[in-house]
Amino acid sequence: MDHRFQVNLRGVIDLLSHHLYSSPGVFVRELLQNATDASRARRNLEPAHQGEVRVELIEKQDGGPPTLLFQDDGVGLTEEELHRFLATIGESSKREALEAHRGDFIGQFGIGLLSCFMVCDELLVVTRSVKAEGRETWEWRGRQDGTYSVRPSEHPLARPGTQVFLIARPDAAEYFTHERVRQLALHYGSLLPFPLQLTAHGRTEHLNPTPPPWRRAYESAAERRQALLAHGREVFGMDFVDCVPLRAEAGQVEGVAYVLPFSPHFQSRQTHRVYLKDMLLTERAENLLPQWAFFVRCVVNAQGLRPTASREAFYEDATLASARDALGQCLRQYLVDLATHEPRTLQRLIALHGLSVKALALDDDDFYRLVIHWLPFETTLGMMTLEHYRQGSPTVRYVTTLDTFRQVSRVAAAQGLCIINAAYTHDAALLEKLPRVLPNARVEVFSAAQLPQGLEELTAEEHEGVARLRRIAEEALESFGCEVSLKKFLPAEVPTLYGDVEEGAFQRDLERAREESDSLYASLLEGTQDKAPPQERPQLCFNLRNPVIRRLARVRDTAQLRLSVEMLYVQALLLGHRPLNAREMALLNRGLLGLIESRLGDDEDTGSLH
Ligand SMILES: Nc1ncnc2c1ncn2[C@@H]1O[C@H](COP(=O)(O)OP(=O)(O)OP(=O)(O)O)[C@@H](O)[C@H]1O
Repeated sequence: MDHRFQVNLRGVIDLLSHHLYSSPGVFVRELLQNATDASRARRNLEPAHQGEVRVELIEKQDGGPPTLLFQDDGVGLTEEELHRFLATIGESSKREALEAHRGDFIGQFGIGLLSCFMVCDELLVVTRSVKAEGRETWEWRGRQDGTYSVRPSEHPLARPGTQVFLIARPDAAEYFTHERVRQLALHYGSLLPFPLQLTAHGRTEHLNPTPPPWRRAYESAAERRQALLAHGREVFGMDFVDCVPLRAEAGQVEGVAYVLPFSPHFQSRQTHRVYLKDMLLTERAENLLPQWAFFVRCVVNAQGLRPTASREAFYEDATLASARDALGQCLRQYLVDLATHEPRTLQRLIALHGLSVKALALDDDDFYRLVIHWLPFETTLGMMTLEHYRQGSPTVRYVTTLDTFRQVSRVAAAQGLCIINAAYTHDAALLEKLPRVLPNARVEVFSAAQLPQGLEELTAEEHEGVARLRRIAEEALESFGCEVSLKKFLPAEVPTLYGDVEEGAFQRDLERAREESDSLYASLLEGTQDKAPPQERPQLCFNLRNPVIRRLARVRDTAQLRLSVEMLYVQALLLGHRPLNAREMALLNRGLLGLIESRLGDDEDTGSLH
């Protein structure tokens, strides 16, 4: 024999309140939404129907708990519908209407009404259907324990519509004050297309007298911009740099994007205030814009996107994906218009939001062509735009790691050589793309090994003077696989320059890993090493303009000279942020101890340690 599942209503309410809804205050959203859905349903039957929603706070004189009344003049419910839709969890009249008018309604899951039980133990619904004959009015009383009753009302309603009464539960009294109800009703319902009235303490207030700011008419573009920016300040509590109108056919989205006045972290995702069919869905929507567009926050209303059951995000589907693309296009067009008509404003925007602009340029060739010249890069000669760079040097040279940049920057700068530090997010990929988009452009990855070639050669006489230094340095560094050269370069304070191609750095890492690993792993690394032999050997270039190097060339003591060379080698590695292998560490230790020893000399106390 088959049995039916029993549903424990308390358990379901607990589930909703703790896991689906962000706060008990969402009952206001659910009731406003039901009221507007009912008005929309009536308008489908009677196109001239205006519709209105009234909320009233009824405070008892005898000190009893306050009551909230939500009242609409929508389609109402028949007795049969009360049993079917109000008393069956998961049943929704709006799902049936899916085919014809699905798009008109916000609700669809048939659970919204349950949210009321977060703030009251009993719900009273008094309703008269447009389909009812005469003034037939029904009362439905639903309780948190899962029981309900239906009976004809002794106070028939004068016109079709629905009244929902909630009597405050003591622990939820905070939701039954004038201030709180007003704040929640404004929060969720200020854009509703039906008049929303709030009555409390004998006074009635119209909460939504004006349409959303992007739908209002303005005298001029400047006035419109001011009004939109003022709205952004009100919603997000900050002064934005600019505002961009948004519109997408897919999902029927419209609204405004606000340009942030600060640079957000490039991985941050901005949260947006999102309305669905004019009702606030969430203030924390994340999935509305393409990833690169993290320089704006938006306020939008969507008529045709699907909410999730919590109604606090959009359901990820093809319509949302198309809407996201279209909104991305609006922002792109904004940047293109700035590039064409207001380049200075674009430059200011790039200074603030360069990362967003760079990310878009990477994805979009036309946009790339338009903005690449204005994008700023760090170079050995300071920050400059690519246009500025290319005026000075037709070939764009860049390094891809910060270590290489540190290694070459002082020497290259002293020689007037401009090299871009493309270690930052997107920079290397953007430069790599340059010749593909602008066929006459030349780009080149610069390696530190190239630097000594551009340095000044020694005279024949100088060559002779440094022959001994060269020989001893070659002997000392041979076993480290490092070549030696002697040149003259600026700045004179830099004694040496360590240069290796990128594979050289890789090779060094391999060697170090091999030393530190067990034999099995070492044989694997051996294989890797065979496959990637270095193109060029690293090189230590001594600077003969440096006073210490000049003195070194005159040192007679071979051991002292060798120790100095070894120390300069280790120093160059450390400055280039190259990890030292075990032998190099030993060199460093030996050198340091030797140095301490030589400085101590004979100046020793012959006391207690002997
Ligand atoms: N004010 C109202 N006027 C007319 N019918 C109503 C009203 N409030 C609720 N109903 C009926 O009760 C049903 C259940 O409402 P409920 O809020 O639980 O779910 P829903 O709005 O259908 O979907 P969702 O869970 O997505 O909100 C509705 O589908 C509708 O038929």
